[in-house]
Amino acid sequence: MIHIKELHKSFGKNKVLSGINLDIETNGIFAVLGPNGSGKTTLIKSILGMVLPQKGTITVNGGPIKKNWKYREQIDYLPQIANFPGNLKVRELIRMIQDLRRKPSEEQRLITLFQLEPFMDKRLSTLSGGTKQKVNIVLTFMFDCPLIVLDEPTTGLDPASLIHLKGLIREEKEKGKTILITSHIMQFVAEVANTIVYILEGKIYFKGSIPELKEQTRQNDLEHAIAAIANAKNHA
Ligand SMILES: Nc1ncnc2c1ncn2[C@@H]1O[C@H](COP(=O)(O)OP(=O)(O)OP(=O)(O)O)[C@@H](O)[C@H]1O
Repeated sequence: MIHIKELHKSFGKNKVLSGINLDIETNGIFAVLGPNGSGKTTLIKSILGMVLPQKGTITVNGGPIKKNWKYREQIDYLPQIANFPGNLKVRELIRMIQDLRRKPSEEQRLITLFQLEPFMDKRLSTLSGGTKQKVNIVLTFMFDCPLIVLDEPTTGLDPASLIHLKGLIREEKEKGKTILITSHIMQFVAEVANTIVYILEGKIYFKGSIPELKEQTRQNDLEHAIAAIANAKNHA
């Protein structure tokens, strides 16, 4: 589904991605992990065409993404920070995104699932962080795209909403979709991800299953496996 070859991205003198090679196969839940500032969001935004790399190629569904915006219609994206105008009401925002994307959408089930009815006529600026995140999750999952990209989807969610989010992610995977997730919450990653992609020093340091990562690092759980990589690098 996604093929990335020799991707390089710097911001001024800051080399963030320095030769990323990565294949994301169709149907699976891929967790993109790495230390703070390692380039996870930069990689995701490169796939979405929101960051322009200096070198390298990205193909999505067989076609190069350069100068081709059409592929983005096939992607549902939850950004790490969504900045919508604060004076918009939740109902207005949902309608605005529907108008922009001009695709069939199934928002009512999600509004009910996340108990957002009481907030539909509230302005975004008056909502709590967690409620805003639930609205963003509705905006992401209300369409039916084959590729879903979630940047830190658990931010601010209470336990009940987190359970609903995990259920949604698994449902979408069952439909044969490809889901790319970044998260620092290892328990969440361990519960949902099939494949771990770990970025370190601008390159893909590891790609494989959680059992493979645990075996490679000789650790019993994902959190310690990830910490072991960081420690090994710090002492190298
Ligand atoms: N638009 C930009 N202009 C300049 N520097 C940027 C820009 N976007 C990202 N960076 C820098 O690129 C590096 C990687 O940032 P990125 O947000 O991709 O990391 P991340 O792995 O997603 O981090 P985190 O885990 O903290 O969310 C950081 O040093 C960041 O400061």
